[in-house]
Amino acid sequence: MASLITRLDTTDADFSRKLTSLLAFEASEDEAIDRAAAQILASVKTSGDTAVLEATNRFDRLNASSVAALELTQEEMQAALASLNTERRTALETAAARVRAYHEIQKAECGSAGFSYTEADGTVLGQKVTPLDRVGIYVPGGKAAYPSSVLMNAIPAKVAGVKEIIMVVPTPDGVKNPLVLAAAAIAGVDRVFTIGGAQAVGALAYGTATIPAVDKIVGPGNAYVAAAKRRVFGVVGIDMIAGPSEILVLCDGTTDPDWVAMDLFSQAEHDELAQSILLCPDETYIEAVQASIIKLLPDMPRNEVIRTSLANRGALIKVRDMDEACEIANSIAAEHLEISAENPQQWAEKIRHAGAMFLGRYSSESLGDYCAGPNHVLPTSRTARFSSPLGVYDFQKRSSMIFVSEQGAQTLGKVAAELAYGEGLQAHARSAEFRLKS
Ligand SMILES: NC(=O)c1ccc[n+]([C@@H]2O[C@H](COP(=O)([O-])OP(=O)(O)OC[C@H]3O[C@@H](n4cnc5c(N)ncnc54)[C@H](O)[C@@H]3O)[C@@H](O)[C@H]2O)c1
Ligand SMILES: N[C@H](CO)Cc1c[nH]c[nH+]1
Ligand SMILES: [Zn+2]
Repeated sequence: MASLITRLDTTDADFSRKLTSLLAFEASEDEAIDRAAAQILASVKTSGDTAVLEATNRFDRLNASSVAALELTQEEMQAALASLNTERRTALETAAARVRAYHEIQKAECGSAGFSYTEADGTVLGQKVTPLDRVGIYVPGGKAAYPSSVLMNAIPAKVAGVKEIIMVVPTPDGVKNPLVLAAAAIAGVDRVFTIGGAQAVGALAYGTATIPAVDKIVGPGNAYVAAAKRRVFGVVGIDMIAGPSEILVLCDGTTDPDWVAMDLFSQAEHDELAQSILLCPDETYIEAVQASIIKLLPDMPRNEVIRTSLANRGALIKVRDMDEACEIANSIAAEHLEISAENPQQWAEKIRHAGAMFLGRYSSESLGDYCAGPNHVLPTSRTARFSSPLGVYDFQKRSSMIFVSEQGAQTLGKVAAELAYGEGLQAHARSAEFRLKS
């Protein structure tokens, strides 16, 4: 069972090299996927609906006669909502309400109102915030269905004031998940197409006769989706390039080891490429977590996925102390960081890079995936060093506002003209000078 999960110690001479290789991806596979995504995008760009239909029938094993036949009606979504049992429906509505409440507060607190200020000569400067007109949300559906991702993508768009939300979700073998459809109804999605992969990203970016082009595409997906999003950036906006899920647990050895083992499983079960890592200063506790993994794994329905993920990309790492754990956590910059410790706040203060932090032993990452309120679409693959969770701000853009008074033009005109002559741009200079009073 020793090969179940890698064991590392920061005092090992080659620890840095081992950690780097654990965090790295298989680049050759990425290149093949990128080539396949590029070909699919090119065919969607030139052949529109025909290419989308062909790829969807091929990859999702469907027999649809047109792209129009792949659109769901509002009636279908309402019927799916009505078909849920009371417990499921209440859970979905509770999650939606909590996600909405969080993003409403985010909207109020994150500068959505814009700003302006007036200078002594009457010149007014500021910034106007405008919601995007039309966005596409990608909801993954290849290996599992994600109603929670419908809520996490659509609700902040709605809160931001986006006029039209187009959702795409693949339905392999034609199986439609009622909870996904119900979530779309609750979140107020305008149109849903049952397409996925690079062909869905291409359709949303370029538009087809049936699918309208959008201004921005958001949402996670597999490597084909990620490669396609990277390639259409510039034609449309994108939120981020999301990789496989990750969890990093930073534990002082005081949490029930079964809880920590299950938290590691919770992200490992998403994908064979998902990454689950524990950092802890207590060797005996690490042994206890390993024993819990061995005990709990056989009963997990997705134990093969978890086993592969833990064996290839997981690790239990012994650190010198919690300060060193924080340093390593900052270099890993994980999507999810659980600080499962007494007084978690003292360690959270030392963390600069993490998509989301879960503080204390009762804050399991799984609560954030569904219903705590903050968004579960988060930066992965160390991109938390420079990017943020999906939020209302992703569905807004900003315009600078400049009103120069007649008096202001006298001062600014001289400054601008001087600099324009310095740059050799005569028309710029004269344009400013025309407004000067003799
Ligand atoms: N970050 C998040 O918030 C979050 C949330 C949910 C899921 N996820 C992740 O999203 C991913 C979802 O992946 P998925 O595969 O289940 O669904 P997906 O919808 O991303 O991909 C399915 C599509 O991939 C395309 N595809 C599959 N094989 C192909 C091939 N050989 N060539 C070309 N296209 C092909 C098909 O068109 C198919 O419809 C997982 O990695 C999961 O962990 C992330
Ligand atoms: N953990 C995923 C993001 O990495 C989100 C999710 C959806 N459902 C369950 N989990
Ligand atoms: Zn999850």
